[in-house]
Amino acid sequence: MTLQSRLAFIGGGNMAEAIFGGLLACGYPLSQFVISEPLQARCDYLTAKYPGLQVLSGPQANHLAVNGSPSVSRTQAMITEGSVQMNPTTASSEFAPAEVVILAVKPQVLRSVVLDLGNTLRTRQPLVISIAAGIETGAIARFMAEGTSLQPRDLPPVIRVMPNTPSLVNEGAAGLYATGDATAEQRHIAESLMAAVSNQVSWVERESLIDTVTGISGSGPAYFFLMMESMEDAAVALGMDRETAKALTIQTCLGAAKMAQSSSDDLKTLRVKVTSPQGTTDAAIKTFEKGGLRELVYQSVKAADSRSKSLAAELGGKDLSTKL
Ligand SMILES: O=C(O)[C@@H]1CCC=N1
Repeated sequence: MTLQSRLAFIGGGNMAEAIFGGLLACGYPLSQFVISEPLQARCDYLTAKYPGLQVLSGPQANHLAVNGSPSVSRTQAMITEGSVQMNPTTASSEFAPAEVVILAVKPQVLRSVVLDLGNTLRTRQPLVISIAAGIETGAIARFMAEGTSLQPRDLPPVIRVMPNTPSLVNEGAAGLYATGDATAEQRHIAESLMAAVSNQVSWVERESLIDTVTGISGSGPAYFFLMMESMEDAAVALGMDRETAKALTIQTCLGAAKMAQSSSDDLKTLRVKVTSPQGTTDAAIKTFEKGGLRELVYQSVKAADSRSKSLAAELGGKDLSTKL
């Protein structure tokens, strides 16, 4: 990614912080970011943690983040009128229009955010990257064009990405999908953003597979937390103290993941190698199999994948132009 690109984050929550935090750690300069965040407490947190970061709040903050700062006097006037609040440590600084806009908001508010920003995005034509679950690229384009007769080719390209929360510790796994009009440079920018906080970055060819990415790696950390909770509880029920049970469980999970990552064996072979015939692991695995663990996992991942699709339908986030 060129270090000249200016990035505007619409939404300054955990995922946004993971991404820009990762980019900062890679040497991307703080001055290249602007964050628009509606919650004052979150703005205060970001401002305190990243001195000098441009954090905007207020009704015009999203537009300002994309458009760049107007002249200082106009900015001051907007501040005085209460239409935008800027990070007081940088309130007088100038910042250029964004070349990349990262929509880092919940799917429930994505539509209203993009409808509001439509004219600004159409005028500025930044690369638009969405991290919202479910909402399809065609729907985001539709929101951008609402009220106009513009065609998709007149709109900025949209790239959908699905990061996951281990990005917060630079161990993310992310999936990406780009529409055909995205250039190689734009794909490279999106990939670099994800790679800054992810060890695994995978492009998918069909947009529906982003729902499957959501079902496996987007939601997946919670599946492993549930498994770890269950193992910890089981050991406690058998008489172990919780602290020891937790520590052994977490290290076992980490060790298994590292083995799986570094070994040339496939996952089944790794499992079989732990499992002595008629031994302790065999007893546990047979119990899992008897309980239908594989089918349960399949149904669970499928439920997340389906929920990603139904979320889009509920929130007006389906692409209506290309599908029956
Ligand atoms: O649960 C969710 O809806 C989001 C998407 C992936 C992870 N969290």
